[in-house]
Amino acid sequence: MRFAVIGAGAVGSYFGARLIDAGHDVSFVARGATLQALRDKGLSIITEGRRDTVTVQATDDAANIGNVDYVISAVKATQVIDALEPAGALIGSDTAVITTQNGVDGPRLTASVVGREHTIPGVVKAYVAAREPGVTEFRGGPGSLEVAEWTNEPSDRVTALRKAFEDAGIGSPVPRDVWELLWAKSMFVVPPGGLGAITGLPLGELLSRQGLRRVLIDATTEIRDVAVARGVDMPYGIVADTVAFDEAQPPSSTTSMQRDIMSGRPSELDPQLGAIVRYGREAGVPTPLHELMYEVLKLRRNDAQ
Ligand SMILES: NC(=O)C1=CN([C@@H]2O[C@H](COP(=O)(O)OP(=O)(O)OC[C@H]3O[C@@H](n4cnc5c(N)ncnc54)[C@H](OP(=O)(O)O)[C@@H]3O)[C@@H](O)[C@H]2O)C=CC1
Ligand SMILES: CC(C)(CO)C(=O)C(=O)O
Repeated sequence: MRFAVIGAGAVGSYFGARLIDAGHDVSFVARGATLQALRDKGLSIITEGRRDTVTVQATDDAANIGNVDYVISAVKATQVIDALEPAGALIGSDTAVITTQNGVDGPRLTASVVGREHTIPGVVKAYVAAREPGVTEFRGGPGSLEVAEWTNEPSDRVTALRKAFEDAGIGSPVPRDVWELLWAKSMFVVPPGGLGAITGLPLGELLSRQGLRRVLIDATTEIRDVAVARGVDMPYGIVADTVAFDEAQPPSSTTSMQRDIMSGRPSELDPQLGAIVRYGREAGVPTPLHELMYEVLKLRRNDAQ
């Protein structure tokens, strides 16, 4: 199969490398120091201290790649539109673009550029981090990419994609409902990211301090309530299940948004926390904890408008 991966950061590098190992034709759209590193040294994935390096095809111009079967859009949610707009050369009549972004807006942003018929919502479950240009570390988790059509209907292209993923060692179970999965991932990642960025604490500390634990659970409930008000079929017990899942993570866990904010890098604050506040307002569901975290963290990045 022909794949293009837009964004050779943590997620794009990890999945791209696995697909190359499985024999697929994978090209990366990258830029700047990352593009240079891919060309000079190839792509390295570090897993439990072992470093595997592959030679990759990389360009900053999608026209050099042309139409592919699947595009994996592995940029941050804030970068989706700018990255997809110049990538039209990748998209043929049958091309599907797979989203990987945390937050609930990746598919909507993607569809606004390529159209809903070309968009396959996806959810990544993995801890991966870009260590330096061209070098990514897999830190654990299932390493999965769950996908479904926008309507959750079965389709040949999704079945073929799941098989390609599974054959490449990328878990891709069939979700009951990909929107439930996206909102559930937000319940897992957004409250600890926001609270963790404000306090500087990892997940284990947030859970072990009774006051912060209550705030974390209440913020997780806010997201569930917004999802339900938007008509997403969230399973009974999802808040308790999310907290149990939080508890099963290594206590030192932090989220990528939290690490970005704490290091002063551009972050997904708007698509993660801001989106919950916006969707809550639209649905008439109060989200006071998200509103507070969002406003405080906006001040942190000196962007209080
Ligand atoms: N890291 C993780 O463990 C997980 C991340 N996610 C989600 O996956 C998404 C990607 O995250 P992650 O991989 O960590 O992010 P990274 O910042 O590591 O990777 C994004 C990459 O995209 C590149 N990029 C951005 N815009 C363009 C462009 N226009 N053309 C070419 N390349 C571009 C960036 O390059 P540059 O450096 O030049 O900006 C960077 O290399 C996020 O939404 C995140 O929330 C989901 C689950 C787990
Ligand atoms: C699951 C988790 C927390 C793994 O890094 C994540 O999605 C993120 O950091 O963005």
